[in-house]
Amino acid sequence: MCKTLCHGSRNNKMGTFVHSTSGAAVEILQNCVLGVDDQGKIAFIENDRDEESLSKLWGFGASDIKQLGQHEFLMPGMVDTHIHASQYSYTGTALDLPLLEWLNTYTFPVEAKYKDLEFANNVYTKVVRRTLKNGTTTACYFATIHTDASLLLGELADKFGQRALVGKVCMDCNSAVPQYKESSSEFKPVVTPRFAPSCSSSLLSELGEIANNNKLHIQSHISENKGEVELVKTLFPGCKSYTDVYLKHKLLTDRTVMAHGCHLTDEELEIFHETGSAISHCPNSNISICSGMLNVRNVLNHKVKLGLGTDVAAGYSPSMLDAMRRTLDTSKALTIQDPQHKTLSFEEVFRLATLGGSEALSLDDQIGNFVVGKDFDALRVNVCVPEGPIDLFPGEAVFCSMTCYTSKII
Ligand SMILES: O=c1[nH]c(=O)c2nc[nH]c2[nH]1
Ligand SMILES: [Zn+2]
Repeated sequence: MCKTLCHGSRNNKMGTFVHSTSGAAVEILQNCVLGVDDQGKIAFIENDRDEESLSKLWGFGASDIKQLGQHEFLMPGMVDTHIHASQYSYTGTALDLPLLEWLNTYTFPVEAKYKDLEFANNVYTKVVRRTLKNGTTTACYFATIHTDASLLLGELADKFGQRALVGKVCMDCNSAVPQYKESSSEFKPVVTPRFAPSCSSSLLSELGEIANNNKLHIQSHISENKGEVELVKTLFPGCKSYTDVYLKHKLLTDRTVMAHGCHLTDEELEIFHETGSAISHCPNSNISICSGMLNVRNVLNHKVKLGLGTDVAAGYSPSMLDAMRRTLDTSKALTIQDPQHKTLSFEEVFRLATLGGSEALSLDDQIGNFVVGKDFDALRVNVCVPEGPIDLFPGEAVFCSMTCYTSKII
């Protein structure tokens, strides 16, 4: 029954799997053997059993076995819960304006180019390949308002082997680049309202209806910067808060992921908890365009689901490892401001990049950690490659620190 088997080198018998569980931010399984069935699902994880009895029990032969090297381990693929594939072409540039000006000046003119499928094909191919190279096996993408190009992004992710949620952006208000918007008769039922300021109330209602009738995922932005929060107050005067805008339009469900949330109040976080909606924390973007600093500890204390996002291109890196590092930096900056703040640990951040992301996208029944029945979705990490980015020292335990081994993925 088993097609593949991963475990340690035959000599030292050390197969190591690093993952998170509901009880442990990081669990390190050593001397383990993991079997994968013909459907690509994890069939078993066994500890310290001899190869012969396992092969009899599970029906695999010697040629089915993949040996991990002495300095290798497996970890779950990382989940990018928020990335704009369409903005990849200008990553690392144009970070000198705050959100609303940034959108009008840089973002909308570039996104308008995706009516050209050749342009779309070039950028989308690159972003899928680059994120995969960085260890993102699951990505929740924003595309643009163009249906053909959005479908193409889905096809490319499939072709290169990345699990992708692709949202065709919906927006019917745009005074800055008037040709880059749609009228409500044109759009298809893909539930990605860009954010409240670029959607009319009737568009939001229609999208809420579509999402609920078809049990679809929903993604958008919320409370990223203070100017945006003020703008939403003036645009939706009948709503108590930014969160209330989405709640009133039935866009907060247990399949919703909202990016940023830097300026959400405790009251709003309670609504997130009650509705089962998730937040995508995008720390690189939040600092790059000076939006704010999300207090992840407070979000977790409210028992709100949370994953990490690169938010390319307001975030200048497509790497989830970068998102993990920036998450720690922001948490430490909050501790500098308030010594009572409980800084996130690197183990907690590892969890957010893997299992947390899968929960935020409601995919935790399929991915996020090594559990029998889930998809085998893993990164094979070698901490000792020739000319690699770090140095090992004699006698050093390979798994001495998470910061050490995650830095090998780049
Ligand atoms: O970081 C962001 N990037 C975007 O493209 C966007 N659109 C609305 N709000 C946004 N925030
Ligand atoms: Zn975004």
